[in-house]
Amino acid sequence: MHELIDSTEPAIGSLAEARAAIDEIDAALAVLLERRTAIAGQVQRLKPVGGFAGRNREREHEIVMAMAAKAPSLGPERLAKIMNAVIEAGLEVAEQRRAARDGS
Ligand SMILES: C=C(O[C@@H]1C=C(C(=O)O)C=C[C@H]1O)C(=O)O
Repeated sequence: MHELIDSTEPAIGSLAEARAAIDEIDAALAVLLERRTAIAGQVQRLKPVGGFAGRNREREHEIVMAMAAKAPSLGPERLAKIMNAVIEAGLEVAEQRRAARDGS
């Protein structure tokens, strides 16, 4: 994982090499997204009001700003779009699971 988050990219000599590097990063992102979804789902069960109804835009803004400090090329506006999709996907999964549990 260290080489995946090291911003000093090694020289990439070919398209195949570049795509292999992207595939490796996307595989790591998928694992992290799966983990994030699981934890965000647990948060929904801990909150008095979970799911979309308990959405907390202030917390989401804090997440985006913290990420923007680490990803300056993307910046807050693009990260907000990315994280909005990630957060909504997590809330959808949590709501689906709750419906399956409640049998509704
Ligand atoms: C996980 C939470 O619930 C929602 C989902 C969030 C997320 O996926 O990061 C952030 C804020 C809330 O809209 C939370 O309140 O912390």
